[in-house]
Amino acid sequence: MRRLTNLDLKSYLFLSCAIAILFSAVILAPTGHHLQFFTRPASRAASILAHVQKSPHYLGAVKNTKSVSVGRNGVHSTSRNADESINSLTSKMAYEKELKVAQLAVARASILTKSVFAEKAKGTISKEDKSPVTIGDYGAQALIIAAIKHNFPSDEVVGEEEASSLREQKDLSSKIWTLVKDTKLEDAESDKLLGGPIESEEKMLEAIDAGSSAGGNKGRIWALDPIDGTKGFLRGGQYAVCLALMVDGDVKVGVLGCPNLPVDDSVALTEDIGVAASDKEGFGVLFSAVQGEGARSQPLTRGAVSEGHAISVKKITDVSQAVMCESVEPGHSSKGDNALIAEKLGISGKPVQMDSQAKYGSVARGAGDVYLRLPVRKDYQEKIWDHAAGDLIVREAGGQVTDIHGKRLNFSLGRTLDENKGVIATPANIHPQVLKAVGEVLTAK
Ligand SMILES: Nc1ncnc2c1ncn2[C@@H]1O[C@H](COP(=O)(O)O)[C@@H](OP(=O)(O)O)[C@H]1O
Ligand SMILES: [Mg+2]
Repeated sequence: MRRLTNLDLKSYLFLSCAIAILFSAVILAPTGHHLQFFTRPASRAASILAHVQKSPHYLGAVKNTKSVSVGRNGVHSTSRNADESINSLTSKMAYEKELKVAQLAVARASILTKSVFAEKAKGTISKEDKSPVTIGDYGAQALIIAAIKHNFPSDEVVGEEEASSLREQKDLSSKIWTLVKDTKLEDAESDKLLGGPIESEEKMLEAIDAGSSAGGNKGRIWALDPIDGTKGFLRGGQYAVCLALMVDGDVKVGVLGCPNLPVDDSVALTEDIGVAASDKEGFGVLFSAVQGEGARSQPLTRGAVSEGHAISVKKITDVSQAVMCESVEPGHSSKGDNALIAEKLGISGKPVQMDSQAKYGSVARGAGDVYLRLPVRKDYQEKIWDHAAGDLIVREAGGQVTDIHGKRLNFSLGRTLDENKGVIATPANIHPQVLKAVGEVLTAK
């Protein structure tokens, strides 16, 4: 009787396996997924599975995706090979919600900053008045942190601003509150995903103060710069709303809202970059990237976000043709060194000056090519929120980003990039050449 049961069990197992194989061959054949899985080296498949299962958002199933990808090497592909496909699927699955929340939160905050920017442009707020930055910064930080905390309550945030001084300036606080409570996405579903409006002025102050994480190499931490390029914002130029998610110190998701850049990725950078006018498509551009997924762009709008489209750095065969970009502020990056480096590389075109991480976005979409940030002050430590999103977006678009010594930016050390000096962001293939020129110029000093 006992032997008979074991036999039955074996037959049952054999039959189940046969049905599973048959199912895989017949049902999955058209998608090609089973082939990808079986042809993949076992170790790679195991590491992918481990990666997925480690994710706190592991759902236990793989979804299909139809995006066009740009791999780390900058190669475009409309039909991905097996490795790209599985990488893409696992990352997308792991950070799909984080990406959506980040994109929508940045878009909502961009609406707020753009309205302050427009008031300033109309002359309602004077040029000398520093308050537009303050209002925009605090308001954008409150909206973004509230959205993060609504969706991921135990995540930490490293935000540039804190509300202590605001609590003493009641007038300013209530001005910001007026703006914050009236800013929402026009797509009700999207606004609801962000948790809807903040309940009260006090909750707004609490949200701002929730950006006080010390950063580090453990857990899920968001790096937020609500208005990067403060000076650009004030002078009516470029600025960016920047948000990145780090997991154990590694940047996984990066989003940049650039409300004053042209929507069209193919518009080349020129010296008088100016401010792109809003049109029916949108009011600027929203860049985003997920590690291993490539980088994408789409118009910044007041509604829902879309999948956007893949972007990539420009293919440069002759470095002398590269377009350089640098900070407007002379104190942020050494223009003299940049000029010497350009000369060494044979670049005769003038560098395009623009504020904020809009420079990273421009390199990522091939509008600019070489972003140099050579330190002016030896003691200055770059802040993680000034680089985390841009670094990922450029690398995912086929670029390389290092400091002036060729080291990758290390976001795991706290609120600042303690181990790095300066930044070099370029298409990956010309990075060694640019790094060499930087080294020669700096050692000759
Ligand atoms: N001496 C310095 N060297 C490099 N960066 C500096 C700096 N002083 C300030 N910054 C940073 O430069 C950022 C702007 O970068 P850019 O020059 O590319 O526009 C500022 O961000 P905020 O504008 O958010 O304060 C600020 O954090
Ligand atoms: Mg900044």
